[in-house]
Amino acid sequence: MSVIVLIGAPGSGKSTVGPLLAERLEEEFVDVDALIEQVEGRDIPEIFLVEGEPYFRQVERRETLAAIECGGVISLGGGAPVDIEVGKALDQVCVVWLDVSARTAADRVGLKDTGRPLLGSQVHSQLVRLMKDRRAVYERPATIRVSTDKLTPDQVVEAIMSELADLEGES
Ligand SMILES: Nc1ncnc2c1ncn2[C@@H]1O[C@H](COP(=O)(O)OP(=O)(O)OP(=O)(O)O)[C@@H](O)[C@H]1O
Ligand SMILES: O=C(O)C1=C[C@@H](O)[C@@H](O)[C@H](O)C1
Ligand SMILES: [Mg+2]
Repeated sequence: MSVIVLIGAPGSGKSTVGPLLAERLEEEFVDVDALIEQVEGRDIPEIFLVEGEPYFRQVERRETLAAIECGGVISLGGGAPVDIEVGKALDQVCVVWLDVSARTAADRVGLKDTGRPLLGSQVHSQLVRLMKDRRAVYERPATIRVSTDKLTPDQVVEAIMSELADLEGES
């Protein structure tokens, strides 16, 4: 089984593109945000609210490392690659960075977001700040980068498949 990890900012399309890519590759799919909600029995906003961000990050690290160990196509939470241990694990696998502008990401997640505690109600300005802070964190481990602003989810999958074929050809 191969391991392909999707990373990128909130609204970059990790949860949307992941299952489509897994289907094309005939691999299992895991969305780590969904996995955390399943393991915790509550949604992410509630975990942030009740337990705080450090607790969420601890659970996120554990579940992310376990998912990468299991393999398949894995969509990470937007902040997961910031963690040092996760960053080291990403160096060992194929990482696809879904790049997106703050404008497009804000349009995608909606002006008033409900399910993304870090964005609050100032979605666009928070995304600008977050992307500035994290750009290097996404760029560093990326094997493949796809600019998703002008692509539909299916076109993003095609772009990834084409890059994977190029990499296969090189090896
Ligand atoms: N390439 C795309 N073109 C247009 N809309 C898209 C595209 N990718 C995703 N979307 C839409 O944008 C919204 C956010 O996408 P998604 O939930 O997949 O992002 P995410 O990267 O998983 O975000 P998060 O880190 O918050 O989980 C969804 O409504 C989805 O349908
Ligand atoms: O960008 C982030 O830090 C986050 C993104 C989401 O995927 C969730 O993992 C959570 O809301 C935190
Ligand atoms: Mg998601």
